[in-house]
Amino acid sequence: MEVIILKEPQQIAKKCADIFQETICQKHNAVLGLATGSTPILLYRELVDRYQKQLLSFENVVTFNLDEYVGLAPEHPQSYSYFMQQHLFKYINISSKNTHLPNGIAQNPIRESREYEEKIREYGIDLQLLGLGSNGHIGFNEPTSSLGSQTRIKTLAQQTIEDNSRFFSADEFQPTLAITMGIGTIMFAKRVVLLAIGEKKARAIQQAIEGPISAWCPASALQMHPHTTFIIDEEAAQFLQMKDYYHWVYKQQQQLLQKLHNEK
Ligand SMILES: N[C@@H]1[C@@H](O)[C@H](O)[C@@H](COP(=O)(O)O)O[C@@H]1O
Repeated sequence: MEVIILKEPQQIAKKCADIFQETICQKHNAVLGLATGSTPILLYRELVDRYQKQLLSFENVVTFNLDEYVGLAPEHPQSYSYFMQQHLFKYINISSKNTHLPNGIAQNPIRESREYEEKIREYGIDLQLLGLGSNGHIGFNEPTSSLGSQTRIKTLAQQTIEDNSRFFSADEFQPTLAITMGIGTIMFAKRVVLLAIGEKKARAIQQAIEGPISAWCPASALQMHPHTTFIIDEEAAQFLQMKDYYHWVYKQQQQLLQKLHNEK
């Protein structure tokens, strides 16, 4: 498990974009797992920028999003499908047939969840992006979610409904159910990158990285993942007991990479 603590959200976006670029350039048909929420917005801007500078092409890229609200159609402004269009897809050369999100208005959401899971297992995700709920959730896997869970319908925790209420106006319907990849689905990805910014995430970050592996903090399951990178800011890192060590390890790695680069 790698923990990278950076000062500015912009640095976090760039560091994460480097990992995306590496994945996309290394594999012809890279499969990306994408996330929503406010945290990845700067990353998406950075990816669009790199696409416009012709450093990146999404022509052969396939994407799967983590989750979608039950009851919201793709064209609903609060749906995650709409979010992805507005923040990424409409600016890059990705084919709509290659972008996948659960259908929030599927007639049979149970079947929809099962088929979504099957498709993910068939493709295999090369790089999964995650944000973090203030209660430690990933996707919409709320505390007490099974650590082996697959894509299914979840009821949102009160904390999550409150946290996300800022995106909805007072008289607007705010869903309390979502279709989300499970924790087991996320763990199936070859590589995972989790981003967290701000003090609101500090407790959850400490639990996820240094706490016991527990369904009380779904993100703590990542301690079992063979290739996970946390990229977080100083505020989110404030309760980490091993913070100085993580800084030191990262510095050593950077120096080693620089040395290898110079020797090329
Ligand atoms: N389902 C999403 C999560 O995938 C996301 O990580 C979380 C945090 O959002 P934000 O980045 O806005 O704090 O919000 C939602 O609950």
